[in-house]
Amino acid sequence: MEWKNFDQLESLRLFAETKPMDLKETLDSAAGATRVETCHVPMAAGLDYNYAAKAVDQKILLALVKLAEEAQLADKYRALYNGAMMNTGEQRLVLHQLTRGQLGDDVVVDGVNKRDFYRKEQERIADFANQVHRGQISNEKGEKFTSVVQIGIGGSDLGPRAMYLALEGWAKTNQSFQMDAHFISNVDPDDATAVLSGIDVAHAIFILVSKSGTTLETLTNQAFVMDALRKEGLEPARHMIAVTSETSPLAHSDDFLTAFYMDDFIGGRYSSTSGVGGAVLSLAFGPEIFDRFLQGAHAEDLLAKETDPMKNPDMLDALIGVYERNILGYPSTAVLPYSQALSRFPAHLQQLDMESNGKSVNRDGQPVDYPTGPVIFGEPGTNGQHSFYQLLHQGTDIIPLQFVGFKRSQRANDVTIEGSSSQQKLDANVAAQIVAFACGKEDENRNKNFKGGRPSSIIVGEELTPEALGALLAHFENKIMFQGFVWNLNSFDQEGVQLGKTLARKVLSGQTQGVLTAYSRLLGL
Ligand SMILES: O=P(O)(O)OC[C@H]1O[C@H](O)[C@H](O)[C@@H](O)[C@@H]1O
Repeated sequence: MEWKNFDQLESLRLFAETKPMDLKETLDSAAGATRVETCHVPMAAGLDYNYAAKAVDQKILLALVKLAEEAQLADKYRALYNGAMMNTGEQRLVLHQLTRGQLGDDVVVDGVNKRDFYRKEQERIADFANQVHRGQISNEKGEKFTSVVQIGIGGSDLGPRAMYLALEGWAKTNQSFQMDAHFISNVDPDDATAVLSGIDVAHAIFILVSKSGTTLETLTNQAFVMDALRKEGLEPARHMIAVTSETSPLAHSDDFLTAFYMDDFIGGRYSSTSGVGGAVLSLAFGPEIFDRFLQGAHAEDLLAKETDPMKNPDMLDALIGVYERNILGYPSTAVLPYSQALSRFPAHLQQLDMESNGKSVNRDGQPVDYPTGPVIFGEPGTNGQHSFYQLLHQGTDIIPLQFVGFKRSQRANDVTIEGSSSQQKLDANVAAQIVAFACGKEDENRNKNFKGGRPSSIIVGEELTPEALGALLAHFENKIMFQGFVWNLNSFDQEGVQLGKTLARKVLSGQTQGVLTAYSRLLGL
């Protein structure tokens, strides 16, 4: 396998020979409707990736296929799931796909089969969740726990929180809902206070989630919650479990009822399908629902093995993103789910993408001289339409858009007003936006003129089920991985978050000087 910097790839010259596709002209022509029917790739769990409104024609796609071949994307994915050392910065394997299924060879580390290890932890969590639901594990008074609170930050919060919100309505409608989940992440005392004051603490079970077991915010919130429990006359160790890596300081501690384990081969932002997401989702919805979510993710991982990018939705999405970032020079990407259940999905993707590919050195630590990961932001539609879409439609930057939409809502409750249901209104807006962005509208009044030519793709599904959510999550994880391969990055470390942490520790221990002292004073420290 060869690791070349992006600017060393010979197939890049193919793009010099292609001229950009005129998106507005193409979609406005007779070919437009045909593109919508033909420019799509099936994903897992009934989802479908449609790229009709991307500015890519046959020639550009052919160049992207060559780029994928030269960058050996399929080979690199195979190497990753077969246990190659892909996290070069930290010298670690990258095994999050193994938390949801076996994709290739057995991966054995220090005599432990890693798939067996992840599955065993999932089974332990399932067993624990079932016992909580049956009341066999209860509070000091022998009463059932009725809510669960996850304490964690970053990857130990965003993914699990986004997944919980994504399935809460579905579970309530499908008689799978077991208990409410809440999340404490920020070290701001108002976060923990607000959550604790909104729940019945005596019947709450807390999950302390920290892969490293050293994160300041999480340990502070642990102490905050333990204090609150004691003040209620409750024994913290009867109310708290941990999810952490076996080597962390939290492992094998008496502070917890029990602990579930992951390891260093699961990156925090890739950990939703490990115990990090598994504990809270199994408690909230039951282990069977979590298992269905894993099956959806695994099915998408299998599709990502396809070597032809035109049949591989994750790879194709990645390649079109590279084309937009590096050839067309677009700096950011908006993620726009038309689904209230996906309200925190853009926030999760922000960490997933920006922490993975926001790098300026390659996987060997050498500086790179080309743009890498874009800025990611987003909000669910239609809310975003009444907020930042102005800039998306008429601003000076072109921002590629990633829509997600479903034909059916999750909660079987809708009302027809003026001839259409709310779900129909929601979906009508997605269709309208895609065309408005791509085709625009001429107006003599320049203030009302829409230039068009603003590219988007859409992932469409029947309904946001556990399987569909798993597939959606894995799609983006795999897309980001493939982009990291193209840019020759290590997408699995995050050294960029360290400096701020070190300086904050200095401030708290009074070891500041110069401008850091000045800013500390400004904040009243
Ligand atoms: O799970 P933990 O070890 O507590 O880490 C929580 C988070 O904090 C770190 O600073 C990283 O930026 C994240 O990638 C990580 O997910």
